[in-house]
Amino acid sequence: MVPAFEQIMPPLEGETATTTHHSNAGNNGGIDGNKSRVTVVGSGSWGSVAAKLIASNILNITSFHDELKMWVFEETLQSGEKLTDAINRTNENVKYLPGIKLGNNVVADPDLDNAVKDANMLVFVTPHQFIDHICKSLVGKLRSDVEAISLIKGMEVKIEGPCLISTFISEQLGINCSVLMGANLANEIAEEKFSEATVGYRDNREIAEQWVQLFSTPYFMVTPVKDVEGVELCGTLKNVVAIAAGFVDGLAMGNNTKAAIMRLGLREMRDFSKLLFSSVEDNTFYESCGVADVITTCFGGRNRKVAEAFAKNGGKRSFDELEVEILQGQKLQGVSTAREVYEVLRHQGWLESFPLFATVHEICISHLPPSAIVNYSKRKPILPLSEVSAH
Ligand SMILES: NC(=O)C1=CN([C@@H]2O[C@H](COP(=O)(O)OP(=O)(O)OC[C@H]3O[C@@H](n4cnc5c(N)ncnc54)[C@H](O)[C@@H]3O)[C@@H](O)[C@H]2O)C=CC1
Ligand SMILES: O=C(CO)COP(=O)(O)O
Repeated sequence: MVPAFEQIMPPLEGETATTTHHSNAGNNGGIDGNKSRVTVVGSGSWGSVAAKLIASNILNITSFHDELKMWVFEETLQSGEKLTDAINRTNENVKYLPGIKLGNNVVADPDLDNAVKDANMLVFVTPHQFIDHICKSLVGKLRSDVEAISLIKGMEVKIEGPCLISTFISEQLGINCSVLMGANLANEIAEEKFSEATVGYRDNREIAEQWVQLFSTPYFMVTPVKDVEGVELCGTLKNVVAIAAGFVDGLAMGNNTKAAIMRLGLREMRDFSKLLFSSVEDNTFYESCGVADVITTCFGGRNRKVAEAFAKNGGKRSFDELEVEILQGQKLQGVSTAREVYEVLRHQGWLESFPLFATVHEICISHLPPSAIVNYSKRKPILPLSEVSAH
């Protein structure tokens, strides 16, 4: 096992966060044939911030082309203008991240094939429910030397069992895929408030360091960790814990209860991850992707906010309805992840060992009232991991 201090690489010097934007994007295509090109697939709030971070860095890395392409799921704004046109005209994502300049070297493109065709560094950052369709339409369209990273928090459940989004991308497209997860509320990083993140990688440290270099700024400190499954499962599962925290807030149960729910949730995150992948490291849960993301999402995230409204309404208004009303086009991941986790638990016979995860799903589908979030008397207490057998 690699000791924690050896896994941590300090933020790289010289990669400055900049709000000074060059205007030469795309002008040097002829002499830049061998330069790396980055495309961000997705343009929600986090996708737009990811584009801003990378766009500021590639201007200062000579091996990268200045231009960053960002694929936009096209929509027409209330004004009648296309979102892509509005982004390219104002240099802001006026719908998902208004008021934040992305960098003049960011070019929004609604044509997925065109956006990815020259890229050798691909950043996937869409809500997880759309990745299946996106991957299918990208088959055979990518360069042969593409490296990918997924910022997507969620999972796919296939007949064969659970599938991490990075694995799904790798399998569908035949490419290597790292992950970046962390305590990363997009709106705070957009305002350049200091945050940390974790890059999870499988074998190739050099690639991990390249991703660290592309994302790191003085206000965004990125640490590589050789535990891709652990890092990704942290980012995925904490959204279920955030739903639970939202129920607690909606019922005004107080801070001690919320702390208890967060602790139970973190423990179930660890036990579930280690049952699925024995390689998952305990230390990963102490990185930004683990405990820090649980904390920030349980206090400031969208999953918490919508779950709070659900509980306040006594479960009488559906999550779908509240999502549309509260998030205005942004997407929740926790409710569908709770369902996906539940399917795995039921299939594996692990339901009794994960009372928090199971209860969250049963509340979301109105089998239980929100107050059940603290009522585990009908379930067995959590078994120590050693007593839960992998099937
Ligand atoms: N927003 C945040 O603070 C953070 C989000 N994430 C993760 O990043 C991922 C992306 O989320 P956000 O950028 O927040 O998105 P968002 O929730 O802000 O926006 C929704 C996005 O989905 C797109 N969309 C809608 N219908 C679509 C379709 N049929 N096909 C493809 N795209 C469609 C919209 O155009 C928009 O870009 C999620 O997995 C989320 O968990 C991770 C860290 C922080
Ligand atoms: O993942 C996030 C912060 O790290 C964002 O969480 P929400 O989707 O709940 O806002």
